[in-house]
Amino acid sequence: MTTPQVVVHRDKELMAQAAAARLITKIVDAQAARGTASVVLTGGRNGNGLLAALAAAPARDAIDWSRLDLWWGDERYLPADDPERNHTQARQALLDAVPLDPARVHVMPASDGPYGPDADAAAAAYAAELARAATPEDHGPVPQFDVLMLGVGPDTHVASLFPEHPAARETERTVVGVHGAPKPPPTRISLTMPAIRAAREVWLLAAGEDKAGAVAIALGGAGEVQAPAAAAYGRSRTLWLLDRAAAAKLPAGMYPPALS
Ligand SMILES: O=C(O)[C@H](O)[C@@H](O)[C@H](O)[C@H](O)COP(=O)(O)O
Repeated sequence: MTTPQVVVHRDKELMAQAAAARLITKIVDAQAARGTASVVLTGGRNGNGLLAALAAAPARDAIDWSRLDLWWGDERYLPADDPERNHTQARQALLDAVPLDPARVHVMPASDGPYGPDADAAAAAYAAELARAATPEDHGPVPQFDVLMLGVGPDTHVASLFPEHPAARETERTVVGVHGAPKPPPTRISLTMPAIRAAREVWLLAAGEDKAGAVAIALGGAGEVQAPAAAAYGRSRTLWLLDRAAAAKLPAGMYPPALS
């Protein structure tokens, strides 16, 4: 388990821009070292805000987009072209603007795809795709992602792992179907904590005063099932990227003065 590192930025726009710059550097370094990089995207306002900031970043094309594997931490189980799909929103924010290798963009199945309404079968198929991508050096059933990003819900959920929900308790499978999610839509697909914790680095994104309570709970020692964000950590780094509003309820001295 890696001790969470907290970085606080002035506001959500600057947090998104700084996180995007951080991601560019991380991807470029991975590609320089290993010839490839893998990143897990998250849905939601903060996740898509980061992608939009990355699309606008001057150094954006320092990334070799053809050698980048993109995965999703979760997906709303809707038809493929539904505007509420995390994939649809990521395409609009960034993906359609950069020359990715389509074979390396690993989209989670849609409800109008081969598995129809069976989100559990769709989840199993994505787990199999992850397993095929894992190498012996990964030492597990999913690749050791360079960066896995997670938005944080006001109830401390990450991906589609909600407090006290069965999916938040999963310890064996790497991807599960989620039913009855409190955040619409109710049916989703999500990586589980074992898959999340395979990542080299886990970055949690939270901006806005509506996240201040969740941030304080998750960083204040809450239980892993009661506050899934508290359970999300990377093998070598766990980084919380906040704005001042989301950090407002953290104990004084828990992080350096907010970066301007
Ligand atoms: O499918 C989803 O809804 C997201 O993956 C979800 O985990 C999101 O990241 C959080 O709910 C935070 O969302 P906001 O950044 O919009 O608050």
